[in-house]
Amino acid sequence: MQTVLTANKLSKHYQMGEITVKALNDVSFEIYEGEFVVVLGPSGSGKSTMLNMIGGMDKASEGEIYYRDEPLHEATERRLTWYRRNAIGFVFQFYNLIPNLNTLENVMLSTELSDHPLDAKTVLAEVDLLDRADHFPSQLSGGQQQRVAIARAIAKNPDILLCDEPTGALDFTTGLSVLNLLKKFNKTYRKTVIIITHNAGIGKIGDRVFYIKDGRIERIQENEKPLEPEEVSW
Ligand SMILES: Nc1ncnc2c1ncn2[C@@H]1O[C@H](COP(=O)(O)OP(=O)(O)OP(=O)(O)O)[C@@H](O)[C@H]1O
Repeated sequence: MQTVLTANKLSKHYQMGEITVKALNDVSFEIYEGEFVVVLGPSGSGKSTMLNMIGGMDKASEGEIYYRDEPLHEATERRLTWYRRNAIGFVFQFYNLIPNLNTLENVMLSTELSDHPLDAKTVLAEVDLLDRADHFPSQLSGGQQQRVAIARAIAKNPDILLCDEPTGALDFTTGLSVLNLLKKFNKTYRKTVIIITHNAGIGKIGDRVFYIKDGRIERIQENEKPLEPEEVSW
């Protein structure tokens, strides 16, 4: 299996006066092509810090992180911009759609940034929102807005879909439909999906679960038979 991300003794420290906060502390892992990984941890455990490292939004204090063979810890800002635009599709808890652009335009905005995008309308059809192409975000439900956000992330045709609490603002049933979509993307395109969450129920659908606590990976659990979203509850 090809490795898409490798972290070696990755640390992020914040100096708060006399105190050093070790937000991420000597974390090592590999994430593979086509894998569905859930990073699970309580509030303050270091999830956002890890997301920022994986997403190329912040640099480590110590250690190494590679995207394939490329050392992100040594990358120039220009190269990190390329990485964020092309390699990673981001899905956040609060959809971050542009309010004065319609559904199709929101998706096309991201395809215009990427070197090798998918067709925006094809992707909208896949998230079952082609009939809402000319609706503005305010005319869509929360679940529909999250599906647009997922379409926007997928349309860039990234290697990795990085999702921060993607169901956090949604009711249970709508959350399930979003997880189904992420599973579908993972299976159809064989792309890596990483979900960062405090929701233990979501762990059951991952190929592997990274349990993080106090800035460390406490354990990694392999699910021999990952469940379908319909089979889990929270
Ligand atoms: N910019 C910062 N300056 C100082 N300390 C920080 C900073 N960012 C995060 N921390 C600290 O690092 C630790 C990990 O924070 P992080 O935001 O990564 O946790 P989290 O698991 O994402 O939490 P939550 O689920 O509540 O968002 C916490 O103790 C936090 O207070």
